[in-house]
Amino acid sequence: MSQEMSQPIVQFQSVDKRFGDFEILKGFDFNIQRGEKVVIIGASGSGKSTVLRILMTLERIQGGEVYIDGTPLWHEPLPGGGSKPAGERYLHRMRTQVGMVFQHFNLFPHMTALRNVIEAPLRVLKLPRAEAEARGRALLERVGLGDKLTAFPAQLSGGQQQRVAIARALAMQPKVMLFDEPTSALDPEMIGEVLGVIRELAEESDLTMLIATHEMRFAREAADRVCFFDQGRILEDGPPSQIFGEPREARTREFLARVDA
Ligand SMILES: Nc1ncnc2c1ncn2[C@@H]1O[C@H](COP(=O)(O)OP(=O)(O)OP(=O)(O)O)[C@@H](O)[C@H]1O
Repeated sequence: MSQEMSQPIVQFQSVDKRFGDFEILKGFDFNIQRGEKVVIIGASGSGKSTVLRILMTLERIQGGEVYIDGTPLWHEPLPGGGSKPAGERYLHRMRTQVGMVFQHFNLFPHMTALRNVIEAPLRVLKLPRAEAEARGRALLERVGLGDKLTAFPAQLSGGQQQRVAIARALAMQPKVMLFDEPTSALDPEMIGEVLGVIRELAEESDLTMLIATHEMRFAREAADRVCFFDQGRILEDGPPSQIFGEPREARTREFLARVDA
């Protein structure tokens, strides 16, 4: 394997993250390989969202560095060598390489489904309109919404809105897709359709995906690797068959028993 191929697409290197006096991440290391589908599980407050939010540049870090495809996120390289703390424009550029699907879909209410999906490709990537529309149509079809191109968010169910949000994130052709509890704001009957779309993406695409969820069955079925978070650390990390079938750590076993997995 060449050097480039073996370089992780996402790399947390000795990251420290504090909220005031509370240090949730301390010397945190975490690598994701290109194309890997990683699901993170763990109790509420264990740091799952924090890790995703750092990658999305919604949270700053106090120490260490995060690399996306080998490029530092928080230290902006200077042309003559060296680096400075990342500025807003640099962060914006880095952010466009990361797709994020949140718990709440946050679609633009005054835009149709198609317009929601193509807005960023038009404005940020400056794609020609015809190309952006073709991409948007194809993606909405892919998430099962080919017949809802002109619907407004208020005319769509929560599950449909979340599927538009997935298409919207994919439209930027990100290097990594992040999902932060993508079904926890949905009514129970809509969870399956959204998890189904994400599982299909995991099975059929070479996208790199990082998904925080409380849906253990989904984790079993969709993940290449499951990471159990405990108090800001990855306590245990392995294929779903190992984490669910033969968890090594007592705290993993307790967590899985508690969530009935
Ligand atoms: N803005 C903030 N200010 C202070 N503390 C915070 C902030 N954001 C997160 N925390 C704390 O950091 C810890 C990790 O939170 P995080 O949201 O990453 O957990 P989580 O594993 O995603 O939980 P959940 O499953 O409930 O989303 C928690 O103790 C939380 O209270």
